[in-house]
Amino acid sequence: MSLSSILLKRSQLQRRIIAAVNVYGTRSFTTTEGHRPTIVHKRSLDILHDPWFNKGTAFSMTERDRLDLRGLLPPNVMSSEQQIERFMADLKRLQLSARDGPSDPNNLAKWRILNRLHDRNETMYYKVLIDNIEEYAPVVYTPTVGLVCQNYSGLFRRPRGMYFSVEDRGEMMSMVYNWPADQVDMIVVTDGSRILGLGDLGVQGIGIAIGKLDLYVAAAGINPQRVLPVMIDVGTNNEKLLKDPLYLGLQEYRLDGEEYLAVIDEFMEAVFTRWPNVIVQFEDFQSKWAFKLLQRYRNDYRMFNDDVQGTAGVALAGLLGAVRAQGRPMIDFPKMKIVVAGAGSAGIGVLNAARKTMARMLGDTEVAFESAKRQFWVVDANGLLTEARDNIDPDARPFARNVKESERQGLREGAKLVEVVQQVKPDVLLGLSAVGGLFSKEVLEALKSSTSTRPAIFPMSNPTKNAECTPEEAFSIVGDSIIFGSGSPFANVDLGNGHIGHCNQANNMFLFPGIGLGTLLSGSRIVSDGMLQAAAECLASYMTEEEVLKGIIYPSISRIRDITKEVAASVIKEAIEEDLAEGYREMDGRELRKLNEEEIKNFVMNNMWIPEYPTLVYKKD
Ligand SMILES: NC(=O)c1ccc[n+]([C@@H]2O[C@H](COP(=O)([O-])OP(=O)(O)OC[C@H]3O[C@@H](n4cnc5c(N)ncnc54)[C@H](O)[C@@H]3O)[C@@H](O)[C@H]2O)c1
Ligand SMILES: O=C(O)C[C@H](O)C(=O)O
Ligand SMILES: [Mg+2]
Repeated sequence: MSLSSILLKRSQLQRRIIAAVNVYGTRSFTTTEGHRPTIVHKRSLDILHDPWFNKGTAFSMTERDRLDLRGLLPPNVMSSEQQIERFMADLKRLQLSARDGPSDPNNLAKWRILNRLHDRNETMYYKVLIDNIEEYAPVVYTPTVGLVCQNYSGLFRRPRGMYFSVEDRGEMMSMVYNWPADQVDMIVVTDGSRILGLGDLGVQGIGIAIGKLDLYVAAAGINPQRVLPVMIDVGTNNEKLLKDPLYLGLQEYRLDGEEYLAVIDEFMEAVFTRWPNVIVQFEDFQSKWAFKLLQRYRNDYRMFNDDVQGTAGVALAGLLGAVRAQGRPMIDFPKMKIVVAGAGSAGIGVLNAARKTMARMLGDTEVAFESAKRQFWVVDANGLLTEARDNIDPDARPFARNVKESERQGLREGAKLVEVVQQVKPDVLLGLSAVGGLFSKEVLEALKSSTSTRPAIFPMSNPTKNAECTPEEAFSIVGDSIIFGSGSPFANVDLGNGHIGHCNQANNMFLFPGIGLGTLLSGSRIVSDGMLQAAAECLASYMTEEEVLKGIIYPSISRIRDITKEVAASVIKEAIEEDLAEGYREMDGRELRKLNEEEIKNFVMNNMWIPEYPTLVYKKD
């Protein structure tokens, strides 16, 4: 045996001794100073193929020896910064040849690159996402996620999340144990029936659940090992998918009625049996089921519907921001005239929340609640909604205008949006119709006669092509002083003379991560109306007076971790006040109640996962 091989053996032996010491946690000789090592039960390729533990070229030489990785990686050990630099260089190369703007077609190619990274190294994926959230949220989330869902059958490589289908009836309770994680904090579930404004995309809707959970990790710091995207495949009514030989889902029409409910019931029972503390976010269910499922489960399970409740809070914050931006006090909100285009799950959610808030400001009486509804004009696919409408959807009925009153205003049942805007001269025009370009030149021209000094325009539909108007159209037609907020991201508009037309992103991403995190950490068994209201109020008051007067009524996405922390803390505070807080892990309900506001925020921050590599040590099972 040569001297060098003896020395090598000795150094290996020393490394094993160090590793053994680390296993028992008595002393840490780690690359990441001061952190305890993580014990792993795999080695070699199993580690490289495990996105959770994989560090790729960043495995140190000692780790490579400990974990039998020597020879399986190129010899150069990279720092995590170098890795990211290399990855970014690749990504930027693509961007250089790309057109500007968030709805760039090359975004799909960027998504592919990011998705491959997600598959091979979760820590690095989330570091890239968090450090560049402004740039890549529009890729992993809205609007590109819409394109991803539309093309999911072609893009599918490695599975992510769980699929429950009609075929699994009776099996779900055992199936949930196929998921490897014993702890799941957040589930986002969809049945794919209304993905953004793109309609029924069937099983391909899993992409939206994955995108929402990416934001849960990036914004709320939910541990990525504890998130679960779920697709419930009850068929599809999309004729194209029903005929597509490459479609990955069930090729039969959607289940309906009691049979449909039985599938969702079974799913809920199964996931809450295995993970009693999980929070389930319902996403992109068609309106027909969104409200019914919410009513069915909200008093018994920790769940909420993002499109109904998250959107309502975000829109409400925007409406209050619009009042402030006019230099008026918040209390003027009940005087606002609001035209809403779209009366689906999102539109109705917004109307209900805004009406309740107005009523509360007016003294919270029955009379106040009744009179508040008169501030809203609802226009759906059939035009202005009045009491003369046949077969009014029960959820929209409270907002149907009185026929006589409408006539006095020069409006009739089914009046066109442009007529409504002309007659009402609203302070706010809000779109949740999924109809791109609905706020046409004529509609925007009509809004010029708004009685407001700063009319607010919210084309909230997604993705980009479904936005009711673009910021360029809004600023150029209605005027420089408008307030603008869209569901999908748009770039600010150059108004000339050094002035900027600010494009706010009015998207529920500013609330759902904080609602989920706040609920988790409070330990509340339900998501109460008060908790949702607290979240909305927190967002509404987040912007400074100076920002609001400039037309900046929502934070930039680069501040999403901070706003999420604030929202989560408000949700926890409200849960404590409502006596719903049972606590989280060692912070039980009693301890939680002792915390002051600052301590609650610290508690939230300390429970947010951050993407850092732990040092790994092998131990046999
Ligand atoms: N920005 C956000 O945070 C956010 C949140 C939720 C939903 N959304 C978007 O809102 C849109 C609607 O979602 P939903 O769940 O309410 O959908 P939905 O299908 O339930 O409702 C759509 C509504 O628009 C109405 N509509 C259709 N054509 C119209 C027209 N020409 N004029 C006026 N109204 C018309 C329909 O009658 C219906 O009431 C989607 O594009 C979705 O992406 C945005
Ligand atoms: O997904 C989004 O970007 C917002 C919202 O949930 C939607 O359905 O459009
Ligand atoms: Mg949605």
